[in-house]
Amino acid sequence: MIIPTVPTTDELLDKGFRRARKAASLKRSSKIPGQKKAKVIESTRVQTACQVIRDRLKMIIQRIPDIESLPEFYQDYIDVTVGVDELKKSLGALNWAVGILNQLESDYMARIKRSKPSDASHLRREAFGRISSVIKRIEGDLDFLDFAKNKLRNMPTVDLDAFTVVIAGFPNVGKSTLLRTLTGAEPEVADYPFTTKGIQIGHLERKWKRIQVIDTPGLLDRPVEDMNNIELQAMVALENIADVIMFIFDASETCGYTLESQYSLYLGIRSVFDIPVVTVFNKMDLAENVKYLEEYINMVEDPLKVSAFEGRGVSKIIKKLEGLYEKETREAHDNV
Ligand SMILES: Nc1nc2c(ncn2[C@@H]2O[C@H](COP(=O)(O)OP(=O)(O)OP(=O)(O)O)[C@@H](O)[C@H]2O)c(=O)[nH]1
Repeated sequence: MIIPTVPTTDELLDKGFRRARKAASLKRSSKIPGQKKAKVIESTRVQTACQVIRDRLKMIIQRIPDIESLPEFYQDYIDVTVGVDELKKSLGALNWAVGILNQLESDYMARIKRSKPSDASHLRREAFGRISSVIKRIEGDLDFLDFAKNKLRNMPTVDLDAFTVVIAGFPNVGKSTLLRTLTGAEPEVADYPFTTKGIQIGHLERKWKRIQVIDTPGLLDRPVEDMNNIELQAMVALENIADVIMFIFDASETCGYTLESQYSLYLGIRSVFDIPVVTVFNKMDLAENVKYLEEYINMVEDPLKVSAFEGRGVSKIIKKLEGLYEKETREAHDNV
């Protein structure tokens, strides 16, 4: 999501007051009779300052999309990353300021019009003081929107209609190697909450089929019971877009995790996600002498043995994913 540049309160006031002074100096050189001139100059300054500041705030409000109309994945993403309620509250505060600036403008324009010419400049100063205090009241909200802008700048562009595979497994089991081998290209990297390296997105194109593969280093790579609520929420956002989970075991245990702990993570992931799980035993090229490997392989449904490194067994994964894609497409058509 693109949030436009958010000015600080000082920048906003500076811009408004400076433009107001320029607009007024045009009036100064005009042929308005002397007595009236002071009033015209001061009311122009009030009007221009209010308009410039208000327009800037309105532009920010209008450019931020209506959060409720965004797909669920993005709503969840925004909620986990910056907080939907906080975002709405800040936008509400900007709206409030726009309303007050409207009132101040008409109020002070009317007062200057009725005033003696010698009082006009005093009234204008009073108006500027009130404009400043309104803007200072929304300082925290402008700061928050600036923070949100930076946080949401590299929001992942996920294809919400594509058949989507989300990869899970402990660190170093070969998830990103497999993603690259499957999709044959460098994945796109985007920010994602709780992932220091961001998520990686690749696409597998096969005739009419477009399969999106997402790796989430740092999220689906540790026991679910260790996650706090907000991390679970980040995971749920992924579940919204996932059609299949691909769980990767490191058969060689060279990742530093035993098969026993990998199996327990596998069970945890299975219990959280209510979608098909494709189970892959990777690094088979290094796994000749690993104890109990066959036992673990036999404990999962339809295990696929591969070596992402050598590209061995990868075609079996593609076939399996295509099969699930076709099944899902058939079921979707049956439901029409
Ligand atoms: N021998 C062998 N090495 C592999 C295989 N797959 C991955 N590796 C190596 O294992 C190491 C970890 O691989 P990655 O693909 O970075 O693992 P990852 O699961 O994405 O790791 P994180 O990004 O930390 O979650 C790298 O040095 C890879 O070259 C394989 O099938 N065989």
